[in-house]
Amino acid sequence: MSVAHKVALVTGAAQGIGRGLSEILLKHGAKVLLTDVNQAAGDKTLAELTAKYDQSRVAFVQCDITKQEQLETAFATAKSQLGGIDIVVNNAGIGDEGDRWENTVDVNLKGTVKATKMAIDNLRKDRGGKGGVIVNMASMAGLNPNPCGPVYCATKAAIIMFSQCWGMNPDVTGNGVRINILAPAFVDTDLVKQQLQKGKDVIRPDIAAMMVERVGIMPVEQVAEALLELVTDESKHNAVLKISASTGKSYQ
Ligand SMILES: NC(=O)C1=CN([C@@H]2O[C@H](COP(=O)(O)OP(=O)(O)OC[C@H]3O[C@@H](n4cnc5c(N)ncnc54)[C@H](O)[C@@H]3O)[C@@H](O)[C@H]2O)C=CC1
Ligand SMILES: CCC(=O)/C=C/C=C\C[C@@H](O)/C=C/C=C/C=C\[C@@H](O)CCCC(=O)O
Repeated sequence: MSVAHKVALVTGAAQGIGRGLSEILLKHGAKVLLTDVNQAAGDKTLAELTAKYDQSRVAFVQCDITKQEQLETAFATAKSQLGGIDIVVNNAGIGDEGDRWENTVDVNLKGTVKATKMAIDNLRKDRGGKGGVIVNMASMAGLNPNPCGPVYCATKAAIIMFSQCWGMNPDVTGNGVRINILAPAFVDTDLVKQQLQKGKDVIRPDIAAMMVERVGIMPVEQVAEALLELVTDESKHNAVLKISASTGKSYQ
């Protein structure tokens, strides 16, 4: 499947991995609705991307994935402003541990659940959708436990399980919808540079530093290429694509 002329909705698209995923989709001819809780960052990224790509192919709408009504507005905007929805990338996520661990459950788990369910309802052909593909952002931390982010790891493991359960549902597979999971290790974004490596909201920052040292940090572009593989290869369904600076790309 080519992404050219397809419409993608990306959450957490204002920076980091989400911005990289949005840009590779634009580079390959897709139309992209950028969504993010951060209005200012979203506006800035929109201005930068419209300077590089046809402004009719990219838009931004503020959306906190924990808010059902904001998700509904985002999906409606993709349809009204960009002409439909073919690809949904549930990328938004945070890594609060310690006293703020419930934020991480709200965003990473509950927000991704809300957005996935809405994506399925909008894509499935028996409900007026065109079919399409959903890619949920998990992490290698959802496959391999570590002592630095027990809640974060749990939310990422839950995203994998939740996504694959829906991927087994005939209402999904029988109505033209594919669901895949992306599971990166460390990526060069604020979540790593401004949080993990600064030991903010991390349990045992010393161990986190050793993990980063051992595993390495990859550029956003490497994750974006992996996303393209999950979106364009129509044989990929319920796949978990792992990607790490030290061990490269492999399927779970
Ligand atoms: N950076 C890394 O090493 C890895 C990151 N991931 C995952 O990739 C995703 C993106 O992470 P990064 O780009 O590194 O982080 P980041 O912190 O650089 O960007 C996250 C984006 O999500 C947005 N966001 C946060 N809460 C939101 C909410 N409630 N609703 C909508 N948007 C929200 C932020 O405003 C920000 O623009 C996350 O799900 C993260 O767990 C997975 C594996 C590795
Ligand atoms: C405190 C919250 C938290 O955990 C913050 C995480 C920050 C970065 C994002 C996270 O998703 C990255 C996880 C990376 C895991 C990497 C290592 C191992 O689980 C497997 C490495 C495989 C290999 O040896 O290459």
